Amino acid sequence: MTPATPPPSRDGPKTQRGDTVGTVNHARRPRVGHIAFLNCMPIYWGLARTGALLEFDLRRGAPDELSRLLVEGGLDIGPITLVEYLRHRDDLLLIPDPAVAADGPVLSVNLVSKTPLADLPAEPRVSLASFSRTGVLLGRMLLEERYGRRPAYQVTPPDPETALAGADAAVLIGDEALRVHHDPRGRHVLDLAAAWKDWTGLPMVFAVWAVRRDYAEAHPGLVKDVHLAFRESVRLSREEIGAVVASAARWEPFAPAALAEYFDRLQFGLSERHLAGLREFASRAVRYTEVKDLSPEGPEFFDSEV
Ligand SMILES: C=C(O[C@@H]1C=C(C(=O)O)C=C[C@H]1O)C(=O)O
Repeated sequence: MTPATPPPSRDGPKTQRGDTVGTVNHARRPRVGHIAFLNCMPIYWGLARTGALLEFDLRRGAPDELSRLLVEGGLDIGPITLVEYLRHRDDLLLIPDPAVAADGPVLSVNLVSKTPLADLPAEPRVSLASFSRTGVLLGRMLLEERYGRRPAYQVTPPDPETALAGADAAVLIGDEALRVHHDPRGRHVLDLAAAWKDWTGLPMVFAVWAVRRDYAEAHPGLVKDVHLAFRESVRLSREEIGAVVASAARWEPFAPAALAEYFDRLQFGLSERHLAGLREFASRAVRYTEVKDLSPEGPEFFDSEV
């Protein structure tokens, strides 16, 4: 007599020893970008502190690469340089925070030149750091509209030596630009966020966090969790800024006081004034590149209240 097949278990298949294997969990972590620049350290530091980091599939990269991945669907949520957000906003929703912004000097988005700005020729050769989309467009606006130059541009690797080798000036961003700010070696440094503030009276927003619309529709709860985890992370980093500075100073070529000043200059949220700066930038950017102007009510946000 053959033994009767046991009825299927409600808890999933049994092994020969009789223990439950369980149902396979097909959920996948949200794929979240992380700009590999010092300016993002306070945004991500608290995620490690609270453990939220383990809930994300985190991808580190340069800002141009992460922006491209988010637009193409290789990431679900993450930082995107403002210009690329403006180009692709039909496919994206803005997360209210974090952001990378400054109301005045930012220290790390600079026009670096061999002569003082006033001595730049009428048609200077200007290098644009390959990583950057927003800083380099800001540099172009200022050079052309505020300082009356007609530059010839070339895109170059983002380090100052290469960028300045065959050029009168270069727009640099991130850690390389911060390094030049602290150690100019005879070069002249114009802080482009400070120049934007002098020009428009407004803060400058360099990067925003956005979620793909299709992902937000399918997983609103996860997006809310990610948003709130970032918010808590920035709050913790501000509260424990001494520890953030100490941990950055272990590995980075900057003194603790320089790091503290940098993290203090950087702003990680979008107030009404930041949104006014963002709209102002968008309305000027249409003259240079394929972006859509924002309506007075724009940008369109992901709603974390639901
Ligand atoms: C303030 C900065 O903002 C960055 C500037 C970017 C750009 O120019 O495209 C992109 C991401 C931001 O993190 C910086 O890198 O120094």
